[in-house]
Amino acid sequence: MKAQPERIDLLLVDDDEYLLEDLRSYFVRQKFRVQTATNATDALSLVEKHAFQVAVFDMQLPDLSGLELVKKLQEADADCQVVILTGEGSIETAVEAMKLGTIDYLTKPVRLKELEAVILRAAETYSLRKQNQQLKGLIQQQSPGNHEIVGQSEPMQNVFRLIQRVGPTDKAVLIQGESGTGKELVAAAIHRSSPLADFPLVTVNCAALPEQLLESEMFGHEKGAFTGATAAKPGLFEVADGGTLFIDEIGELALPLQAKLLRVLEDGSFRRVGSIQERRADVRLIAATNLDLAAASQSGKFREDLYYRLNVITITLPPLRQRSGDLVLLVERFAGPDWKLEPGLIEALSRYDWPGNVRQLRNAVERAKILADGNLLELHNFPEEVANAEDDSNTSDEQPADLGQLTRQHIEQVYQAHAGNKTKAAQALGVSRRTLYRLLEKYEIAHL
Ligand SMILES: Nc1ncnc2c1ncn2[C@@H]1O[C@H](COP(=O)(O)OP(=O)(O)OP(=O)(O)O)[C@@H](O)[C@H]1O
Repeated sequence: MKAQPERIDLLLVDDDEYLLEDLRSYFVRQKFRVQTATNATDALSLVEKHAFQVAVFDMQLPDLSGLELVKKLQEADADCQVVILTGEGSIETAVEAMKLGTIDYLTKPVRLKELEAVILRAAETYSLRKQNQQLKGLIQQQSPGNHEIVGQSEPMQNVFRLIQRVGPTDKAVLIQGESGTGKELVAAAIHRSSPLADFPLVTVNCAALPEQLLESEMFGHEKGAFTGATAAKPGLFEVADGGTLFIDEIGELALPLQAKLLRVLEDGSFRRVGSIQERRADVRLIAATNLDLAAASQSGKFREDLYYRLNVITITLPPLRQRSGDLVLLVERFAGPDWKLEPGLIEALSRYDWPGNVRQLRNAVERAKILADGNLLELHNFPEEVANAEDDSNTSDEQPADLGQLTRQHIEQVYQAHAGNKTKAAQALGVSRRTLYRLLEKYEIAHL
């Protein structure tokens, strides 16, 4: 990962104004974003206002000793990397400063090329530290507390049993279920109960990227493999090596990529885009889909051999409407301990079909919390289609004949209520935009 000067905010501090100007004009020519100060006080006030990746300063400033400045600078911005310049006689102090965490020191007179190399290295350290912090954040997000799967219904108890069985093996797992049923949550639970739990769970969503980008995302590419590939990049299989790769919405994977995936599953080998070099990755695969893969493999949309490889262990998540008893637990969980439920709320909510499953329920509860006056969850603060589900079942004359018709009517109502705004309608239904498109097509609902 090479640091690029145009992305580097550089602070230069020296009381020798001529030297400072030489340094400034050199680094501006090299396209760094440069600010300067001639004393420690000005330098510190710049650091308070602005995030610098690298600060270069002279150890002998008129108003503060070099060591004091290092300390103060680190208090003001712990991420900023410090490089110091010293005269011949003050190397010992420079060594002291290194102990305090400065990244490097150079003795004057400074060779500009050398200083530039040191600054670029310091900027790389800065970005690595940043990335490290992001990864730590990601790992915390994946901690068990945030991912507890709620459910006491019989079908969910079966799911829990299966997770415990398959977790400790290294076998590929296929998770099936409608959108929003918790497939990603189950993938995380399998990963946590596996021996690979200390390694990251790397996720790729096949519906999120067009085919070519997805190929490079999964398998990596070499420099120059396509327009815009300015540097080589490892794919997620390489990133996940030794751990788990979660392939979400695998039913959307294009046929050429299915062939490539089958090969990795068979012998662990693959090639980056634009490369003839065989690479190997030892990855446990968890895949999820909301499509009927068996049907897709019969109709030729999904490779049969890949389906059989993935289908060794399948966990099928039931839709929310089939999890009797779970609704109350989920509503209480999403509401939080400080909230009360209006009497009859759960009965009313269970009359609704929840086509977007737990995700839709979660969104609806969050909305009802925002609209509530006190700490009471009330039905009238739920979306219209949810609150009115009760009325539909009473109007027996107009009641649609079958579930398909009911679903169609519901989707159409929501779509129209949002004036054809697909993003908003998909949110209200708790499904992705792509799923909404599919539903509109399936039920032949005209685009508005
Ligand atoms: N049993 C559950 N207990 C608690 N939260 C749940 C449960 N199931 C789902 N959720 C929550 O519902 C939301 C959707 O879950 P998730 O993303 O795992 O569904 P999904 O099946 O992968 O959806 P999609 O098919 O659209 O990708 C998340 O916020 C998740 O935390």
